[in-house]
Amino acid sequence: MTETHNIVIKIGSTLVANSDRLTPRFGFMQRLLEDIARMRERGINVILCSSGAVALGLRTVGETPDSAGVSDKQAAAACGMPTLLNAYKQVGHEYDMDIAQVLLTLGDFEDHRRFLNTRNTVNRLLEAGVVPIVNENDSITTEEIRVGDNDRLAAKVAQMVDAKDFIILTEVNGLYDRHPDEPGAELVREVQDVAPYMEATKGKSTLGTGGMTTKLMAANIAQEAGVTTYIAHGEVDQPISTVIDGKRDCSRFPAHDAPNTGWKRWLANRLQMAGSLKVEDDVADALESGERSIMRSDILSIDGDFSRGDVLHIYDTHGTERARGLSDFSSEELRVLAVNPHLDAEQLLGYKTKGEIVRAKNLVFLERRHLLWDAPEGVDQVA
Ligand SMILES: Nc1ncnc2c1ncn2[C@@H]1O[C@H](COP(=O)(O)OP(=O)(O)O)[C@@H](O)[C@H]1O
Ligand SMILES: N[C@@H](CCC(=O)OP(=O)(O)O)C(=O)O
Repeated sequence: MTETHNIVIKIGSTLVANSDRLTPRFGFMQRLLEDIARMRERGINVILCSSGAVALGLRTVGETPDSAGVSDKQAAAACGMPTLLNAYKQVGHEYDMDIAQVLLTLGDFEDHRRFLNTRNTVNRLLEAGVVPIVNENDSITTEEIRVGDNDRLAAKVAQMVDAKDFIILTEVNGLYDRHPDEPGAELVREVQDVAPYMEATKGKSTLGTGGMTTKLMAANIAQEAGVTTYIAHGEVDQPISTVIDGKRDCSRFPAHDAPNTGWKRWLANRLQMAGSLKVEDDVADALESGERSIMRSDILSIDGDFSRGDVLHIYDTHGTERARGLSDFSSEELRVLAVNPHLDAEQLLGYKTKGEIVRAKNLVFLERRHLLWDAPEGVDQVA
């Protein structure tokens, strides 16, 4: 048996839901859970992130993938979620596997306290030998507070549990250099940098959300968190072990060097940012030491409405993002400090403060540009 580690598997809607009848695909689930059982025997913990709730609930609310609007899909998710989990539960019994449902949304990743709390829950489930099945809580999330697609959601889960590998199972063999239906399209087997491929990722399946675009965003999020990512076809025997053991064609996105603490990885890797600060170039350069805080006098401008504890972009005077950091002040307080540069901070704010706006321990210097993978246009809605 090898050393225990975590892997996160993301399952697309088309794999778990029959696209004509919108019913569970038990055959696929059987092959999947059988392989998960095999992984567990090898000492590997598996966290599943499964789509399919909307697709499996559409018929109940009298809709189809083409006719359904946002509120129909939210209602469909509420109907389809028990169907999805019940299907996994039934199949899980065959392999002596307990499953559990974890429903998340954007704030569970972007708020550090909730991030840690969710991680504790997932770790406790793994400790109990249970397979967590994660999905977004689609029925209750509004546009501003949802991740919007399970590709990026699963990537954040991979970051959360310090996964070694993250596998996105879908209905194509991986990333192609152009749409797979175009003549001459070729599979890209190794991808260090997703950016040059973003243009070649238009279109998705009938049941899917985000298509290859959000899969590449997800791959990048996971890479930046130090997790190796694979995109592979799900419709094969042993869909996971054949990827892990390098036994079939797929796209691999090797892990990048990531900050060495969970806290710094959390600061660096984000789906949403609350605002930004611009500082002098020499201040930005000095942040690399890891010992320099951003003081009140360093700030050239403030952008956005944010609260104490929100994470901000730190730009230099050329508009290059140089760091990310957690603000000890709200934007309102910072603006009060900025317009009264000669007045004492304590006097202005009415409480005792050293005037450190972003403390060194709450700053992460960006070695290279970290992309902000907010939902692309048209994806920021449920399913
Ligand atoms: N360059 C590309 N390489 C591979 N697939 C692509 C590409 N561009 C678009 N796609 C489409 O992405 C789809 C997979 O995404 P999606 O439908 O969201 O699946 P899932 O439901 O598994 O998340 C495929 O149907 C494929 O046609
Ligand atoms: N949360 C939604 C799925 C959203 C989603 O990303 O779908 P997919 O592109 O099929 O993985 C559901 O359970 O139906």
